[in-house]
Amino acid sequence: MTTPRRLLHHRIEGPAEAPVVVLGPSLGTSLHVWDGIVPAIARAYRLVRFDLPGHGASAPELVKAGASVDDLAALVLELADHLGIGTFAYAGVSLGGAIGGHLAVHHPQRLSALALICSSARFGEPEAWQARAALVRGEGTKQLADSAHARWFTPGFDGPEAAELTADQRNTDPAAYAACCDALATFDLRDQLPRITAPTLVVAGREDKATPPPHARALADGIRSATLLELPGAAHLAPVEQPDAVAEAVLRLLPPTLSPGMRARRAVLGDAHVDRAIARTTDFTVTFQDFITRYAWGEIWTRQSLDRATRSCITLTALVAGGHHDELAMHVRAALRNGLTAQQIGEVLLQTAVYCGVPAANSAFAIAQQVLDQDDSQGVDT
Ligand SMILES: O=C(O)CCC(=O)CC(=O)O
Repeated sequence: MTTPRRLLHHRIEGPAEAPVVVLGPSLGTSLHVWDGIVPAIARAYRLVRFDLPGHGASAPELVKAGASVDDLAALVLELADHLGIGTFAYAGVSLGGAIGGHLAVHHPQRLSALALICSSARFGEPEAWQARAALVRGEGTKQLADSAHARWFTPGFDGPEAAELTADQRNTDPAAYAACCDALATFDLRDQLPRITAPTLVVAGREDKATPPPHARALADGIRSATLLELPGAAHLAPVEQPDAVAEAVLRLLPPTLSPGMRARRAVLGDAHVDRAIARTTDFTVTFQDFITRYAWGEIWTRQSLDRATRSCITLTALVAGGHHDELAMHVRAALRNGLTAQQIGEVLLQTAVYCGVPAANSAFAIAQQVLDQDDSQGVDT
């Protein structure tokens, strides 16, 4: 999928119905800064990771000289709005974290949780960022790329990730990189930290020279809802050097999710139906409810090789063949939710007349007609 130019370039991973976590990268890197922690988190959460303007594959024109963190946060909100995401958890490294802190202060209703990783409420004196912006505007990013390893990683760290991220720094658009330095120069969230109410995780790399641990302690001291994790064996890009520890801490922060089976069951049968089924559960039926959620929905309906509309065609046929009329009605509703039209459902039932017998199909048409009549008057979600 090509991202329209006005949006930040992004990548989406994880189950469609899962709660969303937006991941913001650091200055000079790309969305690959998250590669090490994505597999663990994308099992249960929908991840949206983006590139900063002029970094990775995001257009440099998205940011102008003199930009602020407010401008960058607006781009993130624009992306979330475009993707139809209302509330989301947010994790950011360094400048990516500054964007998260800004969102937590100014748009608290959008954030369910916040992870500030190797970040700060104020990234040192503005003059240093102004000087770096001037250097890059004049000479490009070569000098910064040459020193990137020493700024980002502990001396012994030599994985391929380090080379790839250093290449990201080299390929960053100089004007956009300098504009991001402008944003860091004016960023100061220190007085506003008490306004952050989202549950917050602050992570420090013990050997981080860019945002050393006292920056993380200041964040954790200023944010009432914060917990602090200081990681040995990590410098500025802790998610790259210590991906397991960072992933584990982020997972502890995130709101609990539904199991994959319950997510699929709710997506196909609808919340109202599943809520009713749960409310009717007794000590006698609880093991069966658990079994179908884990087995039918968690093991089969979640498989990727067939889409849900195709699975609905198969299920309808099987229910007609078995004469399971209550389940058939339920699965006609599910088929509509899975995107089959009334006409396509009619085609499936017509074919069952050949393979399951005309009387079975006759009953099925009557049952489906009742559901379609209700659906016309009540809508598919009722
Ligand atoms: O590349 C660096 O020197 C670190 C810059 C910084 O602290 C801001 C960031 O990484 O986003």
